[in-house]
Parts: sequence; structure tokens; C-alpha cells
Amino acid sequence: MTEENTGGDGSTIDELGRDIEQPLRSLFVRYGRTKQRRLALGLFASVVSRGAGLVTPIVLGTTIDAVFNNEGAYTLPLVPSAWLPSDATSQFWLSALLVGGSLVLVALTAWLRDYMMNDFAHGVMYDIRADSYRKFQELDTVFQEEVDTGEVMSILNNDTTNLERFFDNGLQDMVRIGVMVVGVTGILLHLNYQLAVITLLALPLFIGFTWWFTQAVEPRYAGWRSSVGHLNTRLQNAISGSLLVKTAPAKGYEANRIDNAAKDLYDDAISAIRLSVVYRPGMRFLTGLILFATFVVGGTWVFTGPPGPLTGDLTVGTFVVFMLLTQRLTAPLAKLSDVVDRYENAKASGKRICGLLRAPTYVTENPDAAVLDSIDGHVEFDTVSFAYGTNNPQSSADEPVLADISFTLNPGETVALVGPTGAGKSTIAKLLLRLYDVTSGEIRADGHDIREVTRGSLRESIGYVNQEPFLFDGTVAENIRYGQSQASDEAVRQAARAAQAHEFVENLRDGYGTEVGERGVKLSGGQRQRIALARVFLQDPDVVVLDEATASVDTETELLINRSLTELAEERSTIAIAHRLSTVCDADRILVIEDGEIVERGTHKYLLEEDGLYAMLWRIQTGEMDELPERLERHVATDSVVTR
Ligand SMILES: Nc1ncnc2c1ncn2[C@@H]1O[C@H](COP(=O)(O)OP(=O)(O)OP(=O)(O)O)[C@@H](O)[C@H]1O
Repeated sequence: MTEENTGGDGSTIDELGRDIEQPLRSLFVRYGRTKQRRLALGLFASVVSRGAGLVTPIVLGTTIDAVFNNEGAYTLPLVPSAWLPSDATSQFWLSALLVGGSLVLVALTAWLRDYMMNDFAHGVMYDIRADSYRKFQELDTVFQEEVDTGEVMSILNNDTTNLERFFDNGLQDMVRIGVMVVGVTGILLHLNYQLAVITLLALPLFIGFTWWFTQAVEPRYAGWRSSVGHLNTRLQNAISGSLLVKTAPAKGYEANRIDNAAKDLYDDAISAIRLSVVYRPGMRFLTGLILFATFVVGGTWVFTGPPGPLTGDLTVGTFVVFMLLTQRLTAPLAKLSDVVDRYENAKASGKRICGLLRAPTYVTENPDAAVLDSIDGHVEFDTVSFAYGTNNPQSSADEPVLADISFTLNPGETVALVGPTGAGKSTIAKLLLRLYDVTSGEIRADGHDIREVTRGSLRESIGYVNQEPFLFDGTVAENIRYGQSQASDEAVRQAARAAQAHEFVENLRDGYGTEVGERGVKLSGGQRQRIALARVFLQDPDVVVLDEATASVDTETELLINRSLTELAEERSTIAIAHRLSTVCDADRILVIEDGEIVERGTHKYLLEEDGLYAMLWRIQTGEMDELPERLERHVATDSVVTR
């Protein structure tokens, strides 16, 4: 499996993993290598443990014949006769010693096997989980936007659990089956090859039946895993949008959609299970058949001598050993169905995990990228053009969104971006954070092309606050400290004071230790916004990007927040995006964006005098104009894209 760009065939994770022939081997090679010693020890212990388990039935057979029935010599496979005692008492005690010793050996090696194999399996799964998340985090923003959250959750959760089950128990069962088939077959052939052939006659049936099952079930398992992802996506959407679901007019709409996704999952699961319920009992029947055939042929042989074309003697002892060993053979063979079932399920999951791991990235980090220590806040956009599709060839969003954007932000200055909805303002901010790469042109921070500096250091130098700040489930202090875990309590308080948050936080039930709930639901929109601002104050960046930071709060809170925004912008280079022009009329420069282009630029006063789009927007907002001019109506009616 390689991680380089795969290009072409669709964008979903299922599609990316579909052509991988051996996903489990790929994952095993990639993640198991560093844990080879544990695996080797585990496998060795497993072989010894299973082998030692065969000692009891073998010893039992020879003891019955030679010691109790006085029939035949006291022999043991692989042990020269000269080493064995000749009197019955010594033979009996040697048998007792071997049975007791093998019991101890089985217990010790079983412990070593379980310890090593579990350590190996869980270690591999830990690496796969951590890597899958890291990979998802590294993926291009455009790709992340195309993949559903539920889908990724189901890969990180359900698919890895499926794989864990296989690496954990499946591998052990495979070894067990291998040792039993090879070991027991060898012993049976050694004891009485003619009866052994009867016993082993059903083996080709096992193989054929299992082959049929794997071929038939593989696509069904892939469909099942994919349906789990779809249902997760629907559930995730419905749960996070539960307010809309509750208040939307069409009451049963979401429930119906979940119902449909659940029904698809049911259909796919049942279609795979239908095969599995034929296969499993079928395998059990075949194993029973082996036992039955051995019992009937062997029993007749002991009673009346060799049946049919068979020749020679079969002693009671050998017959007992045959039955005991055949049981040891059929029990793991019956389990083969579980292993194959688990393997096929894990294979389908493995494909999805590999799909995620091989997802191509286009916004990549230059290996020689410099670390941006601290910048003096000088930012330049130089003839920047952008289309979302260029960051992901599979994307259909290939229309240009920005064209020839050029402007300079000098240290300490505030540049405001205003303009109709969909004009491209937020896209400009996201390009500066390198969430996407420009299609052409260049963005420079302190003279460095931002593609030539590490993304981490670039983003550390830029504080970003948007309209819907995200809070994690945790305390107020943890949220302010997010990403800066070393910050002292005093620094957190100071940041909260600067963000006008300290007072309300102190009044919460547990002050800074108050739990904010998932996504901060226990706080109001304005409170969440101030916590997010405190986070940026603590970060103390050189450049601040405020994307509609006050859009979702009431006028009183806006006044409070504006006070802290002014403080935040002081001595820092600031890009402020706003619809409410009153919040940016003091900016050093205002850029008016329309259809992805800068159509006007200047100070508030200058732009009013120019009497262009800005003046039009201003008059509407101040109530001087109450009819929407045609130029603006067009923007509301259509989604703006660059038209030339
Ligand atoms: N992830 C995306 N993939 C594809 N197209 C996008 C994406 N995000 C935004 N767009 C498109 O890019 C254009 C500019 O969007 P952007 O969010 O930059 O506008 P905006 O000026 O910030 O709008 P608003 O003022 O409404 O926030 C719009 O046509 C939008 O549909």
C-alpha cells in the first residue's frame, strides 16, 4: 500500500479502498513490523501450547494398550524405544509424568501466547487508530468537507474494532487450526494411515465450501460496512441538528431518513448473514460427519476386523486415540468458519481503513519548509486567484471564487473585507491560514510565500475567530487553554479579562471550572464567542483574522466584544470581515469584494465619497435606502462566483 496520490476514481473513502487486494496484509506489513518479536514469541508459544495439548491423547492410547491391556509395545511418537522403560509400573508413571508435565507446559505457554498475541494485536490497533486520525487531520480541507463525519467515525470506531477482533482472536485461531491440521494429520497417519485417510476424506469438502463462502460473502460484507458508515452519517447529522429536527415543519422527515438508512443497513447485514448462517452450521455438519465416519469405520474395525479393503489390526488404544485426536481436529475446523467470517469482515473494514490512509493530499507541506518564528505582521496577497476544485481534482467545485486579489496588510494595520454574501471574503481568510492552496498568485507573510513555511508555525502566528466558535466538552479554563496547555491560571484569567469574559465566568457556578457541555451548549452565543476570543488573547498572535466575529450576538454583547476586539487588534495586523459596516468603519483600509474581485478600496470616508457599492451598502444599513438596488438583489438571488 502506498500513500502517494492515487488520482482518479471517485472521492469517497470506499472508492479509494476498493481496488486494494490484500488490505489486511498491507496493514499487517505496515504496522506489525515493529512488533515482530512479540508476534514471533506469541506464535511460537501458540504452536508449543497446541502441540503439548496432543500429548495426553497420545500417551493415553499407548498406556491403554501396553500397560492395561498388555497388547503391543509401549511406544511414543518421535521417542526412540531404547529410551522408554520396559516394566509396566515405570511405563505407567512415565505416562502420568508426561500427562502432568504437558498440563503445566500447556498452561505456561498458553499464558505467554495470550499475553504476546494480545499485546501485538492491541499495539497494532493502537497505531492504526492513531495514524488514521492523524491522517484524517492532515487531509485537505476540501477532502474533509466532501467526506461525511459519520463515515469517518465509523472507520475510526467500527472498522478498527472489526480489525481488532481479527488480529486479536482470529490470528490465534488460525495458528490453532494450522497446528491441529498439520500435527493431528501427521499423528493420525503415523498411527494408522488407512483409518486416517477415511478421517481426512472430508477435508477437501471443507476447503471447497469455505472457498465458495469467501467468494460469495466478500461483496456483501463490503456493502454492510459501507451501510454502517451511511447510517452513522445520518445519525450524526440528525443528532447535531436535533433542534432543527424538532422545530422543522415536516415532523417525521428525519425519522424517515434514518429509517431508510437503517433499513439499508438491515438489508445489507441480512444479505451477508444469510450466507453466514448457511456456512457455519454447514461447517459444523461436515466436522460431525468426520467424527461419525471415523467412529463407524474404526468401531467396526475393532469389533470385526478390517472392513472392506482395509487391512491390519486396530487396537482399542489406537481407536481411542483416533477418536480423541479426531475431536481435536474437528473442533478447530468447526471454528474455521468463525475465522473466515471474521477475516472477511475484517477485510472489508481493512479496505476502508486503507482507503482513508491512502487518501491523496494536495495541500502538502514542503519538506524544506521554514519555521516562521514570529512575524512582524506584514501580509501580502499578490494577484491571488482561487477555485475550490483545484485543491481536489475529484471535486466538482471548479468555478473560480477569487480572481486577482492583491492587497497589503502592514504591521499593526486593520484591513476590513466587506461585500455581498458569497463574494469570497471568508475564502480570502482561509487561504491566509492555508486551509486551501491558491490556484495562482502568492500569499506572503513577512515576505515568505506561505507554502514555503510550516503550516504549524503559520497558524500559530495567526489568531482566527469566526462566527461560530467551537468549544470542546470540558471546563471554561480548558477551552481557553486549548492548544496552550502550559499557560498558567493567571495567564488564562488575564486573557479572559481582555476578552471581557472574566466577569461572567466568575459568576458561573464553578467559575473557570464550569463544564461548558458538548460544543459549549451550556453557554450563550455571546459567552462562547468571548471564550473563543480569550483563547486568541492567550495565543497572542501577530496577525488576527476576525471572520464575522460579532455576527451572532446581540447589540449589548457586540459592544462588549467590540471593546475586546479593538484591544486584540491594537498593535496587531488584523483582517476583519464584517457585514455590519459600522464595526469596520475605523479600519485603515476597507476592501469591497464583489464576485471574487476587489471592486473598491479605501477608507470609510473615501468610499462614501466614491458613492459606489460600499456607499450603497452603507445607506441600506443606516436606513437611508429602503429598496434593495438591483446590483445587490442579484447577489442575494444567486451564489456569487467570478463570472469572467
Ligand atoms: N468548501 C467549499 N467548496 C466549494 N465552494 C465553496 C466552499 N466554501 C465556499 N464556497 C463558495 O465560494 C464562494 C465564496 O464563499 P465565501 O464563504 O468566501 O463568501 P463570503 O463572502 O465569506 O460569504 P458570506 O458573507 O455569506 O459569509 C461562494 O460561492 C461559496 O458557495
